[in-house]
Amino acid sequence: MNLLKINHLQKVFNENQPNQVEALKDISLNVEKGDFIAIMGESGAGKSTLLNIIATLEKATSGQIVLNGTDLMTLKEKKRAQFRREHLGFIFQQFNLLDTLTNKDNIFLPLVLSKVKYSEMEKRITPIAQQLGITKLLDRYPYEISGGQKQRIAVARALITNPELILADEPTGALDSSNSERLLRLFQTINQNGQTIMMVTHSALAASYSKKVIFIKDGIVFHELNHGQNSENQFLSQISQAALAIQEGDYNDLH
Ligand SMILES: Nc1ncnc2c1ncn2[C@@H]1O[C@H](COP(=O)(O)OP(=O)(O)OP(=O)(O)O)[C@@H](O)[C@H]1O
Repeated sequence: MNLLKINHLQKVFNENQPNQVEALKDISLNVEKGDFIAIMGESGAGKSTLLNIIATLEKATSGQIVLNGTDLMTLKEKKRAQFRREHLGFIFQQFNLLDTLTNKDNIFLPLVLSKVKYSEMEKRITPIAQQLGITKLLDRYPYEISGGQKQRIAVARALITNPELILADEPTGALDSSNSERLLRLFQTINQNGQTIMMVTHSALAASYSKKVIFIKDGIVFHELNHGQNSENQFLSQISQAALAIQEGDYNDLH
């Protein structure tokens, strides 16, 4: 089932000014429910711009973007925050937890903003905390736990609203290799349970945990790789080779 449809998306910053930048030229993309997509590309390729448009934090200049029937191009300013809270989950490189709230209250925050009853919040958090191994951390504060633990709290905060789509921007960027692996395995489990995930990453290793890798270059979808029947090692080697070929402008091996 199609979840997100992007057609000929273009984003121009500072239009008609001397410092005009065409961050996205022409992006078309279909995301199916249950996908786990990694978005790769060199610095400045347009990855964050694409993620921010899907997140309704930026508006595209032209094109079409529809998430589960909602046309994001016509979504009114006032409705955007609510839409974001109810339909999307976010995971960031720097966790973005509030140190003044306990971990549990950080996780509850999107539900508090949506005025969900406390009893419902408690009901929802129990299985999520168990799955993520954070039950014992809930009454502590973010400054009292490690980076890997903070990111699992952030995953719980993203999951608690049952979002249609999770958007993760460099989620392993601040983690060491063992915490990165643990997080990416969690992403796989969550994805196997039906959660759709889009993840921007610079890391070929992180991308190899996904089902599909999309390479963005110069504002277009330049190349795609599917995990398919490949082992994780085979997929990792394909991703690394493609990333290198794109970086070096050597496209003969790509198609
Ligand atoms: N608010 C903005 N105003 C003007 N130009 C911008 C703005 N945001 C991004 N850009 C430009 O758009 C292009 C794409 O940027 P974007 O941040 O999407 O790239 P990226 O692929 O996420 O890069 P990185 O991997 O370094 O985060 C770049 O040339 C960037 O300088």
